[in-house]
Amino acid sequence: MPLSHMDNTPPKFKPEKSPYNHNRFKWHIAKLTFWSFMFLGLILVFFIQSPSATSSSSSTSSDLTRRSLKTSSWGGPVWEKRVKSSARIRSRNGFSVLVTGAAGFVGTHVSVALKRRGDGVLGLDNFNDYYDPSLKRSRQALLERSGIFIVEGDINDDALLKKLFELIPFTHVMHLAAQAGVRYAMENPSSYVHSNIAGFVNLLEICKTANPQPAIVWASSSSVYGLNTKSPFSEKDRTDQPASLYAATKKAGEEIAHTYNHIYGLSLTGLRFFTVYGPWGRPDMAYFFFTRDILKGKAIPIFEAANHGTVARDFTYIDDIVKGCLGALDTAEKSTGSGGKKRGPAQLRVFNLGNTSPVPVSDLVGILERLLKVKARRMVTKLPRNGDVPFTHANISLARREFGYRPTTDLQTGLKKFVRWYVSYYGTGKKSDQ
Ligand SMILES: O=C(O)[C@H]1O[C@H](OP(=O)(O)OP(=O)(O)OC[C@H]2O[C@@H](n3ccc(=O)[nH]c3=O)[C@H](O)[C@@H]2O)[C@H](O)[C@@H](O)[C@@H]1O
Repeated sequence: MPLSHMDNTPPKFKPEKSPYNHNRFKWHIAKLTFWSFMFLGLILVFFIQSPSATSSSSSTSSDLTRRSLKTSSWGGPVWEKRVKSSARIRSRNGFSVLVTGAAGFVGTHVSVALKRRGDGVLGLDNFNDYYDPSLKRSRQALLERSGIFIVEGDINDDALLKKLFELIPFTHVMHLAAQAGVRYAMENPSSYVHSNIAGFVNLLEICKTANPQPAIVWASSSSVYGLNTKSPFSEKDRTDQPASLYAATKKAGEEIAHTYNHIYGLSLTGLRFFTVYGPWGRPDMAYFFFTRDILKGKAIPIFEAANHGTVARDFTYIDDIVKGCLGALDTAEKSTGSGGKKRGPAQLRVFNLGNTSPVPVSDLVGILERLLKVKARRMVTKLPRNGDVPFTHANISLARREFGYRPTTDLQTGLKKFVRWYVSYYGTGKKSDQ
């Protein structure tokens, strides 16, 4: 119809009944159905391909829901290749070691030392933000350069742990993942229960059913001595008076270790570390943030005990701790169980790894002042009642006898190495560094 002959009244709606229109309607329905199926199919494919869904065939639906909330991703052929390559043993009689907390301070150093001597090393770390995660990422980059892959995940993720043990028959687990720090336990108590108790139990549950069962060496803490006043601290001394929740969770770990050793034949060695310090250290520790704050000209709180008593620590240098960890791994006997059942008695040990010479915190500050060539703004404060103990002092004769542990680095020498690293990593904060 030509445009000029149209009137302005709106056309009345008439149902269209022609066969042509009927076919068009059917065609639309078919198209709609087709695209709906395509859309649903895509969602299904995406779900099946997602790492959390492929990671374990035995996962329960609640596992899937829980893990799908996680941000870390794992699984797939490329990931598996990296896992296997990192864990490959390169020396005769070498170990294959799962290092939990590999992006942590001690974890990084131990991983490098193991790899260097030809052991297969696979890291596991959840990269949490208890302290600056960028430092953990830098440590990760360091490990990558040595051929060590860190799987990103939590020790509470049982499906992930199962998968790792399916891929690699680990001979050893070096368990260093933990919520560290004595004072932070008052701020965030549940994080200590989550990592140091629930996470440890989850790891042991997986280890007990693994075939072969690995031998486990793990980080306990000097803080388990708590209010003990007998000095130096010996492994035989009482450890039933923890002064912080942190210490209580580490002590709980020692009791849990006893149970898994007793019921399942897992070989377990706990190492009581004494205030470990050194390059790539933890920014929440006093020697580390004192260095930062002295350089910034910020006042530093130096704790003193009752009646102006000295607060002292048996500061232990990281290289000595690494030697202790390797000694413990090398003398760890095999676990005796299989298929989740104990087949005979297994080794259960606890060792102090300290330096055997406590240093007052005020002396630590003096050393830092000399190394940094900056006078500290000291602010002497009463020891807060939040878990700190006045002193620690290790008796290390047991570790010396068992695996020749002999610390060789005094605080002055160790702090010199730490300060050199600190300045190269962060600069001094002076204008010339910026
Ligand atoms: O040996 C251990 O088992 C523990 O060692 C350290 O705990 P801590 O010895 O308290 O280490 P720092 O927090 O670095 O404190 C070192 C010393 O400095 C003192 N301090 C700390 C903080 C502060 O502001 N001022 C201060 O004088 C503390 O009282 C302590 O005597 C670690 O943080 C724990 O994770 C570890 O388990």
